[in-house]
Amino acid sequence: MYILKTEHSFDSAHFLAGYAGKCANIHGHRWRVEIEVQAEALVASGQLDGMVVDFGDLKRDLKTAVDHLDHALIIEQGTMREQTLQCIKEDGFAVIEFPFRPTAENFAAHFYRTMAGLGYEVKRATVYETPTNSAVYEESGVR
Ligand SMILES: Nc1nc2c(c(=O)[nH]1)N=C([C@H](O)[C@H](O)COP(=O)(O)OP(=O)(O)OP(=O)(O)O)CN2
Ligand SMILES: [Zn+2]
Repeated sequence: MYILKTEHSFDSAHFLAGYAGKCANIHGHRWRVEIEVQAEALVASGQLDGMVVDFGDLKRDLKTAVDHLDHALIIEQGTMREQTLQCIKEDGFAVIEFPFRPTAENFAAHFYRTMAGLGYEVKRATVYETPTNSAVYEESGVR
């Protein structure tokens, strides 16, 4: 089995609605996203001879998946009053809403599925919320 890994980071703000502690307040992280893709065999001819996929393509696609989250306020849908949200947006701030709580675990699953949806055979997605805290998402079984 061959496994390739690449990573990309984004800097954004979030909060955990309903969390009893400091993370309920708006705060920022540099999220580091690692994606691992796998293959049993390498491509055997042409441009991709000897590769699983081209690192250039993998890096580009992960960057696209990650970059639109950079320098934004990421919130879980329904956790901020409509009026507040409207004011923040009218004042020109970038707000991105997700149907899930913006935890490292949920982001790991989000990036796994995003990259799998692009056709990659994803082995694992890892999201670091801090340099020492990370969450991994994998799916078991044959794809
Ligand atoms: N399992 C998870 N637990 C927590 C998550 C998460 O995504 N998954 N997220 C948070 C908060 O986002 C919080 O920002 C993390 O805070 P903390 O662990 O306290 O990290 P710090 O580096 O800020 O800790 P210090 O002790 O202040 O250095 C909470 N839990
Ligand atoms: Zn946080």
